[in-house]
Amino acid sequence: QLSANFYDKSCPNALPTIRIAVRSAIARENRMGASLLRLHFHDCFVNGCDGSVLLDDTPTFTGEKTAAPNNNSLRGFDVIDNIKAHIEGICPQVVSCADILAVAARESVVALGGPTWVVQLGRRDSTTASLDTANNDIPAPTFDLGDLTKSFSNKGLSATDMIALSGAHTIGQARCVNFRNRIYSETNIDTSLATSLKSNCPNTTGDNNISPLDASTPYAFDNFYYKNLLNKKGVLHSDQQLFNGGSADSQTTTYSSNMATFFTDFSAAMVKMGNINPITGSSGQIRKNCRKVN
Ligand code: HEM
Ligand SMILES: [Ca+2]
Ligand SMILES: [Ca+2]
Repeated sequence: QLSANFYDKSCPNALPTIRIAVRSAIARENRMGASLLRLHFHDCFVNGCDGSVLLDDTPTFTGEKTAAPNNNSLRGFDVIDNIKAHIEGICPQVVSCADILAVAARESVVALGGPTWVVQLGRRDSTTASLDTANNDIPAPTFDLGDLTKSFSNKGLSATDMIALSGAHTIGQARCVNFRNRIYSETNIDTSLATSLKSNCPNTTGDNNISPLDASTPYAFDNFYYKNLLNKKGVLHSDQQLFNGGSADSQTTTYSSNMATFFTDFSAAMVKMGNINPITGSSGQIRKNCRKVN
């Protein structure tokens, strides 16, 4: 039901407005592209791509922002607010927050040198959120290959999609708490990477200290994530699962030497992820403010 030209008549400047705002946000802070891409993922995996992740908690409403994978971790909400305010100024209550997330994710990838794809549009915004689903359905960095594959298949995405989408970790940062066990206790990690990560991730403190997921090119959307995995330089336990003697090894090896194939598969998988359970028709709403139900 989604379509690429959904706003062509109702808000022709929506997409250029998002592109310009994303580019200027990344120019202000180079990490922001990664943060915006991740917001769309954490939206789509919880009740579908419906903007649920953007809703603030209130005394009478429980949102998703305090879920374990999101708390002290998701960022970029202010950038989405700014984009939404601009678009409300040109076309009031036409463009959903869920669609803004989908387009901002694409523009972030493109701005950092990655592939482009046609974003399907027409998602509407939820009036609900689910803390429990955010806690249960977003894959954890402690997962092994089987659990990673299952969490994606639960959303209609294949193992191929999972391996390609994980390439998003070619950009962005992770907190010490999410890779401490790996660098202190696991053996399938390059010794020099473990040593260098330990300097900013002590054994018992510094949970929120950050390090790049791709130490080689943290601000370029390229295939270094997979090259790193071949060298046991995955930062998260879950990352290294994609090259650990199992069924993901051959696809990871292909991507490590063939960036075009990675880009093609990543783009296709982003479209599939963006199609997870959208709200369309007259269900849901177009929020005026992405942080709250109208
Ligand atoms: C395969 C399962 C996945 C797991 C277990 C996982 C886990 C994580 C974790 C633990 C972090 C660091 C968060 C923190 O320390 O605060 C992270 C960051 C990130 N993830 Fe994933 N992720 C997965 C898949 C994805 C997918 C599918 C995407 C997007 C398509 C994605 C995009 C990102 C980005 C861009 C960052 C960096 C964000 C920033 O710097 O603000 N991840 N992920
Ligand atoms: Ca959602
Ligand atoms: Ca990179």
